[in-house]
Amino acid sequence: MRCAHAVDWVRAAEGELMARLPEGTLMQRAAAGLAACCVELLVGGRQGRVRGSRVLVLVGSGDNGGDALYAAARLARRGARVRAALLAPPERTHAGGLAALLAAGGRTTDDPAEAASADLVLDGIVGIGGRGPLREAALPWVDAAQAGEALVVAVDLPSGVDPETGAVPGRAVQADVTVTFGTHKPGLLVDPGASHAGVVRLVDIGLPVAPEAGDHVVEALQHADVAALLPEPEAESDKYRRGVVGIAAGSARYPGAAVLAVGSALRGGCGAVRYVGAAGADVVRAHPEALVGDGGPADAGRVQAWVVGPGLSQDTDAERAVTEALAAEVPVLVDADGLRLLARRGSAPANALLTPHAGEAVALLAGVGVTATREEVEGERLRYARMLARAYGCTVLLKGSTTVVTGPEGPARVNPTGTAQLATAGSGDVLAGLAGALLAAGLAPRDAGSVAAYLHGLAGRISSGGAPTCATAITAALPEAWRSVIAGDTDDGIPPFR
Ligand SMILES: NC(=O)C1=CN([C@@H]2O[C@H](COP(=O)(O)OP(=O)(O)OC[C@H]3O[C@@H](n4cnc5c(N)ncnc54)[C@H](OP(=O)(O)O)[C@@H]3O)[C@@H](O)[C@H]2O)[C@@H](O)CC1
Ligand SMILES: [K+]
Repeated sequence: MRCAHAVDWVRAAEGELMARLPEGTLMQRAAAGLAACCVELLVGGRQGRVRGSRVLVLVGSGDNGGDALYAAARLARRGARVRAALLAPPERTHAGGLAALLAAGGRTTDDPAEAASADLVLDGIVGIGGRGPLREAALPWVDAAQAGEALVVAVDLPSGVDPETGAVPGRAVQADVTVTFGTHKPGLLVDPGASHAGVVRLVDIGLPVAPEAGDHVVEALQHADVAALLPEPEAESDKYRRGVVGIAAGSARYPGAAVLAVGSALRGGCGAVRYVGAAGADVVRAHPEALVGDGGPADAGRVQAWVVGPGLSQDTDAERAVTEALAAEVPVLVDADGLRLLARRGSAPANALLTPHAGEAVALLAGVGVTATREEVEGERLRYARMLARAYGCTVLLKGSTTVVTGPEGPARVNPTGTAQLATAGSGDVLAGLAGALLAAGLAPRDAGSVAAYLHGLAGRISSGGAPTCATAITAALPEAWRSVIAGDTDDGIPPFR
């Protein structure tokens, strides 16, 4: 599991550690890890070596600049031609770092053309002390670096990305690689910040960051975590013991949503799928395994979890389906039209899992008296997902370029397997059916939501392979995604947090 900690926690943990170590130890650990990563990139890059390669360091006013300067000094000692652009007044530039660089043969520069011709640019403008967008002084340098061929390496965080939220309020560095220290920062794991970070490398500087300690605020599952959560049939299992999921979805106008949700639920690890709604004939034609009823959830017989909402429309039958599913006293996943109806109530049972996209989140927020735009929700997903979870008193899975799953308390989970190819019609219905099956199989709402998002993302990648995909193909790829997780196939192929 990859974990991210809040900035205050990082500062406190660093403070405690620094009190026990000789002065400057942590910065030297950070700089050594950063330099090692740069060496690897330069050796693997167009120069093929460190000696003679051109390195430009962008240096801000704090310790982030200090890290960058000390790392650059190490590269200069190995023969790199290093130039440093000091963006802060001399009295606010890290004195020790600058002295080390100059002693190692580096020089300062005022010429942004250095950024255009560099092989590697180190962004030491600002780290966890950063607030707001890049400032004026940095822009010509960053513009030149991004237009040139250089690999851009962000120190701790891409400057301009909010460390806590991943918000990008204006201009920010677009990094190829981010080398972060001690622990991930939330802003590296959540879009839009995650999209600016490139590949994230973590350098251990000795902070006590074990997930078991529970000090982190954000976590991202990996294959092994998901494998440990997947339901497995036992020798004594029968279809009822494995769990039955009820699906109340689809309408005369949108029968396809029902077909898709049932299709993914059938591949989601429970024992049986019951369908109720107006699309029974379509469902049974596509999936003869489904148990189809023509009443509402209250008439359906026993299930261990409900999925209500995909393609349901918002008429009186839909309202009845939502009311009955919510009253069933089993975990209930509410999606799509179900969310619009739920917004009118302004609350949900504690064992509910709400799966809005940003637009539906806006409607849910309005239901509890909060005005926000879609862009605001997408700009600060962690904050709004948490706000919804607290207001409705249940678990929320906020879909998007980084899907976030969170309850009212505890760390938020962010999904690392997403791909833009998942933004296709019916994809949300597939996710809902899959998560519902996992709920019925006994996973808690947070686990069901995050495991479903993980498998759904992998299936999207498998079915796409870079080409456009569709909801039916994503469903068909679910078994392969599942197998790759239990086989422990490496997840290195997943660009971190994309
Ligand atoms: N703590 C530790 O033990 C360790 C820390 N380590 C490293 O230190 C980093 C944190 O260092 P830090 O605390 O000095 O803050 P840092 O991010 O360099 O910002 C400095 C100043 O920048 C300014 N500023 C704000 N926003 C801005 C913007 N958008 N654009 C431009 N400038 C902006 C603002 O000052 P202002 O100008 O607003 O007065 C702010 O005070 C951390 O990320 C890691 O790299 C590692 O070495 C391991 C040990
Ligand atoms: K930085």
